[in-house]
Amino acid sequence: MIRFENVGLRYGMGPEILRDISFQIPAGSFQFLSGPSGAGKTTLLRLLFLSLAPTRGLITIFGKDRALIGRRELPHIRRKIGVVFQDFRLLEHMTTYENVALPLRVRGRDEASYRGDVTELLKWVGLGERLNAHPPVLSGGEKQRAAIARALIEQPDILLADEPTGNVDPPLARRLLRLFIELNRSGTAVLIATHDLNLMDQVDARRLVLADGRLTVHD
Ligand SMILES: Nc1ncnc2c1ncn2[C@@H]1O[C@H](COP(=O)(O)OP(=O)(O)OP(=O)(O)O)[C@@H](O)[C@H]1O
Repeated sequence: MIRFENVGLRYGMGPEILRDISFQIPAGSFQFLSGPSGAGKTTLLRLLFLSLAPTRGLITIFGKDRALIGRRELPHIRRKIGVVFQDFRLLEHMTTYENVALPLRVRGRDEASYRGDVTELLKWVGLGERLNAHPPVLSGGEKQRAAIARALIEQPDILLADEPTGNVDPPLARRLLRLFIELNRSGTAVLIATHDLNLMDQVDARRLVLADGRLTVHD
């Protein structure tokens, strides 16, 4: 679904952060992305989510050359890619329910048409009792799960998660991993950026490892 061929990226006139990156996200795959802090994991996720353009190389996304995707088409393609950001990006003045429903509301959907889906998804991530809470009173793990629910509400083909277990204890990390596995079994491709070796050891999945700007693939 997404393919990188010899992709390079530099910020402004700075050094090349990513060099000759080639890999794919096949439909229905489950992969980890790891590498030391500062290696460029978040930058790679931003390329995948089309919030950055490569400075060289080719990115093909759902069969289209990324360089030929116009501004008007971007939101349509992004909708197929759910992202859980490291800092969650929840809106504090909205409840958990409203945060998760926001992408649908923005598209002009009528609340009656999605209320049941949002509630069900929040129950699935274990936040059935926290629908009306605002982010400032949620724990780190609850915010993480709200962010996961928001990333999934439009049923994306791919879920990208940046350090989803970075701020949670080991039992919750295992629970989140189970959610990702369940999601993957239902057909969604999952890519998790993480430092957490313990987490990676729990799943027999391909590992993409970034170091010194280059990516190696370990099957
Ligand atoms: N907007 C930016 N402008 C300039 N340099 C940037 C920008 N964003 C990131 N960088 C640099 O790019 C490099 C890779 O950063 P990135 O955040 O992608 O790494 P990371 O592997 O996700 O790190 P961590 O695991 O600590 O989150 C770092 O040297 C960082 O300073």
